[in-house]
Amino acid sequence: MDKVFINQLTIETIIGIYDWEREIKQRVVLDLEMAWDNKPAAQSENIELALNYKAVCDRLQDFIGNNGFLLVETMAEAVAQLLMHEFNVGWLRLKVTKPDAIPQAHGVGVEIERNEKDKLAADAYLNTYTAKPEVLAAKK
Ligand SMILES: Nc1nc2c(c(=O)[nH]1)N=C([C@H](O)[C@@H](O)CO)CN2
Repeated sequence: MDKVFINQLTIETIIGIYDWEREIKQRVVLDLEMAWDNKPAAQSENIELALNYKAVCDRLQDFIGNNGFLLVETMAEAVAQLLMHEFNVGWLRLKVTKPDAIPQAHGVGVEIERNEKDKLAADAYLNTYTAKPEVLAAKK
């Protein structure tokens, strides 16, 4: 299986369950593997046929940077759903690390694998994981 990967994508955002975590931005680091047939792009040199990792990074920076998840589990699921819905990714493995959350640890977080069977219906995806107006307002 071919893949496109992104290592150590680092984004600052509000994340966490404690009051103090709602007041500051923290780093989250994403390691991402996405199944993609790379042959069509290789044969044509056409970026439109590739899974454009720059486009994925830009979209995740915007989505995560302007959201305010409580749990890393929720963030990971939301990112997985976004990639399946917006980039047509059929399988992915995602690790979300909070490097600064536990002083005694290099990092803590979750790793998930998702595929077509896990994809939510479009309306459920939009209702569940689009940033809520109050979250967006709190960033201003
Ligand atoms: N499984 C999880 N455990 C914890 C989370 C989490 O998102 N998933 N979050 C916290 C706090 O926000 C922590 O990062 C701050 O120290 C604790 N446990």
